[in-house]
Amino acid sequence: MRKVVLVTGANSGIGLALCERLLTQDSQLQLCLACRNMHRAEAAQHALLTSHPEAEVAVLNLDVGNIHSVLRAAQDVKLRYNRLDYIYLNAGIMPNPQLDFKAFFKGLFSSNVINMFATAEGILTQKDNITSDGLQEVFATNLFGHFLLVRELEPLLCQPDKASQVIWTSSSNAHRSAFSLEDLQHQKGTEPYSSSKYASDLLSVALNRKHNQQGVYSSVICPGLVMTNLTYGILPSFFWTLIMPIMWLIRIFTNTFTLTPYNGAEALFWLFMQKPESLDPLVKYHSLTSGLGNNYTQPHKMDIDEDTSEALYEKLRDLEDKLRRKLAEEEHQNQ
Ligand SMILES: NC(=O)C1=CN([C@@H]2O[C@H](COP(=O)(O)OP(=O)(O)OC[C@H]3O[C@@H](n4cnc5c(N)ncnc54)[C@H](OP(=O)(O)O)[C@@H]3O)[C@@H](O)[C@H]2O)C=CC1
Ligand SMILES: CC(C)CCC[C@@H](C)[C@H]1CC[C@H]2C3=C(CC[C@]12C)[C@@]1(C)CCC(=O)[C@@H](C)[C@@H]1CC3
Repeated sequence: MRKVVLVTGANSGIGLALCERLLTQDSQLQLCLACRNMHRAEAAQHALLTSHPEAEVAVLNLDVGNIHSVLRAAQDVKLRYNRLDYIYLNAGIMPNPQLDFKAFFKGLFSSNVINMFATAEGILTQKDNITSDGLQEVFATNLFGHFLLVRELEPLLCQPDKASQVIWTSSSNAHRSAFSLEDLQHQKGTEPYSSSKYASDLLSVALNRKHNQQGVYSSVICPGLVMTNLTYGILPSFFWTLIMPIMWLIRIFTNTFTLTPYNGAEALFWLFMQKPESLDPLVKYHSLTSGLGNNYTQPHKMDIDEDTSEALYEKLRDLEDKLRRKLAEEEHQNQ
């Protein structure tokens, strides 16, 4: 039977590289590119079909940061497919990133330098926006929209005869210290990206507890530091051009500098080939590239408390109910 794979944020960077790798591995896939910008989605579809003319590649309009769009897209998926084997929750944003140069240079001469290059801990902040649904944009995009999508697609994921995989593109920038159950959307802090990624790690653990018995397995990965639109947004482009040779030099000694989207997609691709029952729900799978350029995947235990993951799940369910009620009232008023 042909596998059905849906990838969010598939039109660029790691998502697009993953699609290319999946089709190279299995040209019989039914691949669905879920993107907010149809122009870019069609360009990605065209590129994939040029290298894999026999493949089935569809596009789906999905803005994960917009509740209406998520509900509409999920409805569309249910009409098109009768099951889902893999759902890659990859779309993500880091708006208005600010690099703290003082902390960066201090870190360069500290014993924490390797950790700093691998996780950007303590050197990166963002300024968040509010969505039309009234949510914090990073939370809505990186976490909540994906949560709602999984909830809506449960009937396709929970199939009696075959296990399915939910795979989150998380980050080693996910820090427990940036996350708080009392400020789920990270309205008060300056590290919404880190908070949203830590929340996706927690949510993955909760999804496993809820759905393993129904054959749904959730995992999280970190792609390492990859040069994509997301990272290019952190510093001015001339700066990146200047430091690129240094980045490739650092790559020789730092396996977390995967740098290319192809390398960054390694753990996502590796998970595609694993038996989901054999995966550890409490580890994050890291894409790594050796000094000689060889890619591999390594599991790292996550800093997760299972009660917090349950509490997060319940809070997201409450928020979902609240937003659904609001939508129903708005529809009622418009009639
Ligand atoms: N690059 C890196 O070093 C790292 C990246 N990651 C994660 O990897 C994932 C992919 O990012 P990356 O490839 O680096 O960056 P890109 O910016 O290249 O890709 C992000 C993708 O997400 C899409 N996207 C953003 N917002 C939405 C939305 N509201 N609805 C639908 N799609 C959306 C983008 O679409 P559009 O083109 O329309 O903007 C784009 O296709 C992200 O989750 C990121 O956090 C994690 C660790 C490191
Ligand atoms: C001279 C240098 C090589 C200067 C580079 C400094 C910084 C711009 C990078 C150092 C660590 C990087 C990093 C990320 C972004 C760019 C840096 C801060 C990420 C936060 C990108 C997104 C992620 O999810 C993380 C895994 C990355 C961690 C490391």
